[in-house]
Amino acid sequence: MEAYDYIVVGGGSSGCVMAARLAEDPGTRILLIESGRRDTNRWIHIPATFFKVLQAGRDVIAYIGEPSPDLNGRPAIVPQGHVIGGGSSVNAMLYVRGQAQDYDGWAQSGLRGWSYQDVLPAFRDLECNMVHSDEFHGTDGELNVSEKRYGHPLSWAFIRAAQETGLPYNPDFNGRVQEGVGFYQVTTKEGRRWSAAQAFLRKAEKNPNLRILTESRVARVSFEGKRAAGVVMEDGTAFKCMGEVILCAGAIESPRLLQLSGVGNAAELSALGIEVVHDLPGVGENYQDHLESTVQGETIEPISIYKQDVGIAAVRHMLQYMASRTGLLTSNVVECGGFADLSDAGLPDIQFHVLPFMVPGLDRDPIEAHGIAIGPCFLRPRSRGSVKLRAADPKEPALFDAGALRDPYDVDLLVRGVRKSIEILEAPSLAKLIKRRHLPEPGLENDEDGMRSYVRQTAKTVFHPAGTCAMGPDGDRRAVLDNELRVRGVKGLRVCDASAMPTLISGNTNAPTMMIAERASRFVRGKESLNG
Ligand SMILES: Cc1cc2nc3c(=O)[nH]c(=O)nc-3n(C[C@H](O)[C@H](O)[C@H](O)COP(=O)(O)OP(=O)(O)OC[C@H]3O[C@@H](n4cnc5c(N)ncnc54)[C@H](O)[C@@H]3O)c2cc1C
Repeated sequence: MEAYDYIVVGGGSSGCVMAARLAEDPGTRILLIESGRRDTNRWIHIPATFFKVLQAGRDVIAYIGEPSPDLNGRPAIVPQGHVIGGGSSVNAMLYVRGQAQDYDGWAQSGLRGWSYQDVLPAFRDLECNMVHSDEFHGTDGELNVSEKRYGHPLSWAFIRAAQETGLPYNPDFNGRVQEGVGFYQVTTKEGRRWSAAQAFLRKAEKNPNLRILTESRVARVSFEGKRAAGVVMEDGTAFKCMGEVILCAGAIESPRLLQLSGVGNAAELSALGIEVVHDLPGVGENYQDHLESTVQGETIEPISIYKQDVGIAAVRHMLQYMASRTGLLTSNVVECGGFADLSDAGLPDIQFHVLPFMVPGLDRDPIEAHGIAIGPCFLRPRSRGSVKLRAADPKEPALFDAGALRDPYDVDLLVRGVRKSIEILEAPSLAKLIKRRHLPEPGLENDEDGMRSYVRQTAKTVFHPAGTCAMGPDGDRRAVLDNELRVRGVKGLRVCDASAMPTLISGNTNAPTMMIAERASRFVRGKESLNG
């Protein structure tokens, strides 16, 4: 049986950072296992074409829940990256860290070493910001963070219109203040996507001590007593691990793997015939995600990006891109947005993602007209879901309950977000471009129950599942991981991806997940310790 010092399961945002850092130590042998394929699909690397990657579906997996009354009978659909680079190869490239108070909240709940002051150095070390250089931003890291190369006229109009409703302009959502509207900074470099694979793996894979397996799916972690001893693949192949197995399979797959390996709620595992290695009831609980509703307006003129990906227009954009790495194809499409405090919480509680076209939902038909979509999304959901097993067979999909909109607080907050988005659509800078409001139906804002129903009918993920293997202090029954991301109750096993977040951060999750992996790599390598 092949043996390695470290086995990293999942080559996504966190797995690429982890594997690359471990490979910096020449004496160690590392195996990185990714179930998706290599990132050879060229549409991955051109920023604006990530929609094609999502539509084609080969490099993503969609997790589908049961039809839920909280979504007016619809199932939650949550696509995730399934390719080297994971989410960072298919995402919208927004570089957002959340609020300092998110991390301070983790520390205040007893999670020592995770306040904003504690995590800021890792964010800075990873970052190579092309514009900002100050106490919040780094300029020497591998992760390129750029300003937009292209700004769509509808994005500019949104930014002006939002200011007309009283929201301030903010040139840096990751600086001292998050509130306000503007263009997002993006993880791109010279007009190309700068995924975790590009930023970290390309260089690391030249090291002979790192082996990368793709299109290979781990079925479970193997144990010798309570120590992780390796992994077993779905085809039965086994790899031995002398040091640590590190799960970076994402917030849906990491808790599934733990349970398949006998770590989870003992009663539930026994009922499925799985031998229990350690009773850890929090595994797969605490699922959280950001959801958005939508406000869409049809434009008077044909100015949106509708149909720009077909025919002569598509050829023109591709030629410009190939010749000069400029133009529409360098756009991350979700170019602008911002953060607003809509319930006088003292901090933003709603984020806007704005697209210069009318977006169909994941479960709706395309809209055949030009327009703009404003997506308000809540930042700190109160609803919780879970990821459990249907069966002991690793080929069976997880029993996935997104818990979406289960807590009415989340619905009411989204209603506020929709109202604010309507106000922005009707502010002068946008109003003069809009022929009619497409969604929600004009007049619905006068019907509070109608608005709640609209939110339940349209809410969709913004692809940020987290929390299912949460870090937490000693004595916290739901804590799966300690503050150095070790799985409680066993040895030689960590989870270092988005599932480790105790609560979702108030923003997009790619950079925070990479920060978690960066810190975890330091704990694994003995370069930093939080526990004396
Ligand atoms: C469509 C989309 C748009 C998004 N937009 C943004 C954005 O603009 N900005 C932002 O900050 N965040 C965004 N996100 C979220 C962000 O990308 C994720 O939070 C982040 O990538 C999560 O990283 P991770 O390492 O936890 O998991 P992933 O990056 O999902 O990595 C997990 C990897 O593990 C692999 N894997 C799973 N199970 C197994 C197994 N059994 N064996 C082997 N390999 C396995 C998967 O194939 C995957 O590659 C978006 C996500 C998506 C999907």
